[in-house]
Amino acid sequence: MDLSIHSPLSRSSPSLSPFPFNFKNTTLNPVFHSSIFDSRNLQIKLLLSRQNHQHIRAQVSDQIVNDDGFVLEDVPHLINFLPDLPSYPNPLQKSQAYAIVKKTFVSSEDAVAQNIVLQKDTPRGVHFRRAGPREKVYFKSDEVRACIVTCGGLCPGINTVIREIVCSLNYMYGVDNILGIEGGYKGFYSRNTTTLTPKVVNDIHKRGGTFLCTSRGGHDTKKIVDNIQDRGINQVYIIGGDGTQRGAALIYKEVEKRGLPIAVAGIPKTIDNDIAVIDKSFGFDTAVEEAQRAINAAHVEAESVENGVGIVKLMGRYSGFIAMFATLASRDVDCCLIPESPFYLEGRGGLFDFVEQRLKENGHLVIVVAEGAGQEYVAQNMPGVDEKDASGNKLLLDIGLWLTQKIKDHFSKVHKMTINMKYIDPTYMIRAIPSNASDNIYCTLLAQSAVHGAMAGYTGFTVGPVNSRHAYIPIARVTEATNTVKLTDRMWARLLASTNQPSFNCSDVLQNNITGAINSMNTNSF
Ligand SMILES: Nc1ncnc2c1ncn2[C@@H]1O[C@H](COP(=O)(O)OP(=O)(O)O)[C@@H](O)[C@H]1O
Ligand SMILES: O=P(O)(O)OC[C@H]1O[C@](O)(COP(=O)(O)O)[C@@H](O)[C@@H]1O
Ligand SMILES: [Mg+2]
Repeated sequence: MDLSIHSPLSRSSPSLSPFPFNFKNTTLNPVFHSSIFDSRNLQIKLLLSRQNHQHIRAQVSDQIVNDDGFVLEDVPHLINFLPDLPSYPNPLQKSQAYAIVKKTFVSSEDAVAQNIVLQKDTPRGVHFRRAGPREKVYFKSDEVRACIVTCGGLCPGINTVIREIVCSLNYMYGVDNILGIEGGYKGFYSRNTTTLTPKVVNDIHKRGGTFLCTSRGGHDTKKIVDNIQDRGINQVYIIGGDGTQRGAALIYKEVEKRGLPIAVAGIPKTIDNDIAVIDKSFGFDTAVEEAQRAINAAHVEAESVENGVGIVKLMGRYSGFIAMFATLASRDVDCCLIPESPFYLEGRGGLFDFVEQRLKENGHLVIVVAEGAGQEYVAQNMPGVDEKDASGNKLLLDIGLWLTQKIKDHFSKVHKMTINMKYIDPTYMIRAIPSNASDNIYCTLLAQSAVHGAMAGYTGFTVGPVNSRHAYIPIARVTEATNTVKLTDRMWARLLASTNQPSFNCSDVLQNNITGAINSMNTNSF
């Protein structure tokens, strides 16, 4: 029996008795103690805590009670609010493609662990429902009217996701009624739609951008759901970043409030890799690869002249993942600056010191800077500039230009030295390209998982890999936090070890201040 029915709503139905069920060969005998029902997203948290080696008690709680806690953070299902919705055998049962697969359907008991590094006695922790085809579907193929929309900034692979949603719906589930909503959320009510068939989308994965066009701003939940209803749409596939997923959660809530049999599926998209919970966002690898070309160019330019400094600005509003991974991949980068790691210019351990030292040692250096780094410095030079885009995202000031000027000024004034500065800003070039092979495969899996989830009646979910296994994740889990580079994690340490750049940490600042104070004391004492 499918775990989707284990919601506080469905538990009131006598026909739905979810337990006991088998979980990895262990018989579970859960008892519900209390429930926490997140009204924002119908998120159900089942805490199953093992009482002894055989018997497991289940609690609905957001607190882990004992050392063996197993938490399933479930996604909503249409029958949570439409308990009489009929189900049908999954047409994949007859699919030639799946004919020899050992286990065509994902078991309702399969869960994906959020934390896979555990100690012997630590709780088993949060799990998500494993993505994939289910034995039963809640839509008849010829009754499906699906739509796809893409919102927010571009990202390599969007077209692959669109293509694969269309092809999966059509080839696996026999759906041939699929609409493309043009121009993002506002397209629902202000633009035309386009009919999507496997033939129409056949070649689009070879192109960058989005076949459906995109936009920022213009999210109007009521108008969007009115439009969905008017068009008779019953599956909505929403491709976009954190802002888009917030919008998707509101659409799902409105659909639920109106009691409509409409599945809302989110596919997370962002070049910045700033979406929480999932391993990595699609297009990220492609962007990092493309960034190598800019870094190579900066390196070649810088090493070919006297006192050459190459600066490359890469995307990354609040998260420096692109800069960090591009630096680690390149090995030509001397210093990587990201929003998460504040830096300073002057004094011991500062950037100027480091530039001077590398120029002495090598005659050139390359700096990679994420666009969101050092914004507070640039803002000091441009007071009052506080612009936002149509979605409400802060518009960033140009840290790259600011940095080039500061370095040139410093070396000309303090060292009477001319810096040969080469500034490269490949911002849009790294995201306006088609996805590479591995991102293409990743996008294909995301699209297929989303289609299986929607057909199985799940709704208000986001799909994505968690520890390499695709899972259905409650939307709130991916929007409540931003994925950022953790300076205390090993990856940042690996970068520091590879570039040997200053860590700009507090002890450096402290040391810097102490040295300054001692110097001034010494000066004063003489
Ligand atoms: N909190 C929110 N609630 C509803 N819609 C939102 C919210 N934040 C952003 N959106 C909508 O989502 C779309 C994309 O958001 P944006 O922040 O530009 O990109 P991304 O989804 O890539 O983060 C826009 O149409 C915007 O209006
Ligand atoms: O200029 P645009 O198209 O608004 O996008 C710029 C922003 O989009 C991004 O590429 C990605 O942001 P989103 O994921 O919110 O779309 C940021 O790195 C960048 O700051
Ligand atoms: Mg965003």
